[in-house]
Amino acid sequence: MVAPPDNDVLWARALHFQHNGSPALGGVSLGVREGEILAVTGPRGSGKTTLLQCLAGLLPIQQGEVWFNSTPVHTMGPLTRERLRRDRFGWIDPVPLLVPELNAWENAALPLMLRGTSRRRAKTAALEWLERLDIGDCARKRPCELLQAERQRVAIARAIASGPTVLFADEPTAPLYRADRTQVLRTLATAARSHGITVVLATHDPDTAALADRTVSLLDGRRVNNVHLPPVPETEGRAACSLSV
Ligand SMILES: Nc1ncnc2c1ncn2[C@@H]1O[C@H](COP(=O)(O)OP(=O)(O)OP(=O)(O)O)[C@@H](O)[C@H]1O
Repeated sequence: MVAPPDNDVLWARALHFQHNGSPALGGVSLGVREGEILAVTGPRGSGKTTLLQCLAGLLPIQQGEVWFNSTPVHTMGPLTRERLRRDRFGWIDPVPLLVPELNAWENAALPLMLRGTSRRRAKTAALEWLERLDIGDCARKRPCELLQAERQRVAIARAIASGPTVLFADEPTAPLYRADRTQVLRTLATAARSHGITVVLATHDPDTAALADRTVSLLDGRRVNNVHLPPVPETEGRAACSLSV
């Protein structure tokens, strides 16, 4: 087993994955550097979600290797992977999955409280992030009282309030109105950069990918070369790059 480079917070080698016999990843290798925002792009069904789920320890590794900070994830059992996800990773789904019985701030504070943070400190962090995402006035509302776009902002606040080492975001702005997407993504990117959070972002939207430092593109479960994204101002991230397979 070859250990990953020191400056990669996540590193995957020759990942293969099949869902009930149907192939989703066909030998993907990549490194994610500490603090970078990496976009994983590709058309529908190209394997983006499966790749993020393998990197985040949500799916067991069938073939290949995943390393987090020089620790092998591919040899971990389910409980160790669960602890890793709880303590070090954040996850944003394309559709907000909130606990219906809890209000917005309680939902956003949940991962911190699961880690043992006091209710008071967790509430302060949750409220701060709800404010930053412009839904501070929804803090006491239950999910059923919120619009889908507001629920997604709560889910984003929940993922980031716990200060994860790596934030996985699978089409995080899918339920948002187009006009809101840029603002929410900028908040997410600014927060990640100011807090040194590494972000792995799956998207098929070039505008979303343009906020990333680097892009990896998938097609039929494999990496492909030469992704060209539209130019954006330097302050918003670096837009285009060539890739090696
Ligand atoms: N639970 C599952 N059972 C069977 N096949 C699956 C399952 N999840 C994904 N697949 C298949 O694996 C392949 C990769 O899917 P995946 O969701 O990872 O791609 P994606 O790029 O994220 O697509 P999308 O943009 O539509 O979410 C597809 O062919 C998909 O149909």
